[in-house]
This record gives sequence, C-alpha cells and structure tokens, in this order.
Amino acid sequence: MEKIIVHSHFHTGHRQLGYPGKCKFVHGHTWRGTVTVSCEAFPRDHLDMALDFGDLKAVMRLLDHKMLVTEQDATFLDSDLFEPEGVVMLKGKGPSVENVALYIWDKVVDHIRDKFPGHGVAYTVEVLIQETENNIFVVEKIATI
Ligand SMILES: Nc1nc2c(c(=O)[nH]1)N=C([C@H](O)[C@H](O)COP(=O)(O)OP(=O)(O)OP(=O)(O)O)CN2
Repeated sequence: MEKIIVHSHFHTGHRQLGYPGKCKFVHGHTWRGTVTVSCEAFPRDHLDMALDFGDLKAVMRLLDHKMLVTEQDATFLDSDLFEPEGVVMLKGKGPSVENVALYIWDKVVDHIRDKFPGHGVAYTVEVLIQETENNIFVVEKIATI
C-alpha cells in the first residue's frame, strides 16, 4: 500500500443562508485541509513521481480568497455586484464544510483522472477539512480510475 498526504490552507468568505445563528452573516475562515490518497501502487510519471504534492495542494488553493456560494445564494453570482472570478460555486444547498470537502474530493479525482487515466487503479481519497480549529469534517471514498 502507498499513500500520499498533503496539508494546505485557504482563506475564504461564505455565509450559511437560512442558518439559525451567526453563520448566516457573511464571514471568513482560514480553512485547513489534508488530502490523503492511497492505493496498492501508484502509477509513476517520467520523474518517478506518483501524484505531485504541489498539484494536490493546488486543488485546495482553488478556493483561496474566494467567496463560496451555492446556487441558492444568487447575490454573489450577479457580476454587477461581485466579480465572477472571485466566486466558487459549490454543489448543494449551502457552503457547509461538508460541501467544501466534497468539492475538493471531486477535484482531486479529476486531477488523478487527468494524470493517470485508464490504469484501473482503486484510489482511496480522503479529504479532511477544518473550518475552524474545532470544526472538522472528513470524507473518504474510493474512485477507480
Ligand atoms: N455540520 C456542520 N455544522 C456547522 C457548519 C457546517 O458547515 N457543517 N458550519 C457552521 C458555521 O459556518 C461555522 O463553522 C461556525 O461554527 P461555530 O461552531 O458556531 O463557530 P465558532 O466560532 O463557535 O467556532 P470555534 O472554532 O469553536 O470558535 C456551524 N455548524
């Protein structure tokens, strides 16, 4: 079994529309994330690297200095009010830590599919996201690529 682990961080704004508490107002977090990818044996590139640490960290940095929204919060999708390049649209009902982790999980799998297509390898991809030092969510799923 082989395993690659990277840590990164990113700064974002968001709000939990409809949430019965302070999180319904726009606020920011410095999120911390850990991506762990494991499989029996990674394919290697021309430098004998499996997945590049930098590429996996870059996935988390896609969210850096962005406003995280879902389609339920149209305010930030209006280009007269907010620059589109400053917004990341997440799937789901709200920009919860759950939906942030699933966004990163999807992007990590897209990256593996781009780098090592068609090898039939079962990768276990775990994404741990820390919204604050006390609030943590982890998703772990297998993707066969
Ligand atoms: N399951 C989830 N619960 C909550 C989420 C979430 O995304 N998933 N999000 C929030 C808020 O956005 C935010 O995390 C604030 O949480 P809260 O614990 O109220 O904030 P604190 O400032 O008290 O955090 P500390 O780190 O303990 O200071 C709420 N719940």
